[in-house]
Amino acid sequence: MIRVSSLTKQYGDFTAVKDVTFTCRPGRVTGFLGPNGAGKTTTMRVMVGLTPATAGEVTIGGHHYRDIPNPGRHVGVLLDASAQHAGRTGREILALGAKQMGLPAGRVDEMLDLVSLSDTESSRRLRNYSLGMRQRLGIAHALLGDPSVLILDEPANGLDPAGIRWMRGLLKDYADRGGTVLLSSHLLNEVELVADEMILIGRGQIVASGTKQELLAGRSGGGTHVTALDVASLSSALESAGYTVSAAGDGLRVEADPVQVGQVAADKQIVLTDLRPAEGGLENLFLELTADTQRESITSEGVAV
Ligand SMILES: Nc1ncnc2c1ncn2[C@@H]1O[C@H](COP(=O)(O)OP(=O)(O)OP(=O)(O)O)[C@@H](O)[C@H]1O
Repeated sequence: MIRVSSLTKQYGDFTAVKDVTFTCRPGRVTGFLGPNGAGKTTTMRVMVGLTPATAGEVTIGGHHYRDIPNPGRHVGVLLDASAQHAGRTGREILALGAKQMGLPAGRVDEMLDLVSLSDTESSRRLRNYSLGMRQRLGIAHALLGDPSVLILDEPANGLDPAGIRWMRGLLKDYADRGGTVLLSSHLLNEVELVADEMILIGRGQIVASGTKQELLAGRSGGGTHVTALDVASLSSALESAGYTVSAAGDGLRVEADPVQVGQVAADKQIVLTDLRPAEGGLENLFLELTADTQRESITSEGVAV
């Protein structure tokens, strides 16, 4: 369990994090989302004792990070995948970590295997690693001590789509086995599929938190995407029922809930081939909640650069 209590961090006159409170529970993946400069990295740095808090505190399993003996055995951390010595090979970096934590040398091969770094790759120096390879090595390093808590800052950065999917599976499995995961991102779609809970931060302050369902609950106007064998009949049935309908791809976008759309289709015995909340509900929420912290202006259609 990670507990962040009324955390504030100031750099001179500038408040990077202001009165932030949240918890990350075992068995759950918590996504920490916010635009560039929102305060995610600062919060995580305080968590692991790299930056002192101005006020408030963070505990992990009830302890301050600095008081945890052999912390790598309890808390796996990936803050900056390039922070390791650039002249060392990937294997050397893991071997050093294993030694520091008092782990058997065999653990290094297990971790290299887990993150799919080949023998050739693990023998290269870090300075010659691609960004994605650095991230894989960073994840291996975080998992080395078999910790029960993972704190990962933008771990998907630089991973290709297959790598992102792989990481999602890894984090889900880890949480299913009882682990606590906090992962940050400035990209909603990177965390949306893996996070059980989401904390949204903008300009150093929490602007919303909860499960995806909780965040979207009570939000009207999300709309529905629907397709049917007979789209034309469905369109006129929905319009007759008083709903606003527009063409969207091979189906329709309807200003109504999926249940209302499904009901009209059922009444008219129209066969549906797809029925779901229109995409962008959560993305729009994210953009709206952090609108005053975005560098680009937001329109109802999304981001206008
Ligand atoms: N050492 C520092 N001195 C002064 N300001 C700092 C320092 N570290 C961070 N900041 C500022 O604090 C704010 C929050 O930065 P932080 O790195 O925590 O954001 P972030 O949410 O991780 O952003 P990103 O998604 O771009 O990584 C930024 O305005 C940043 O410039």
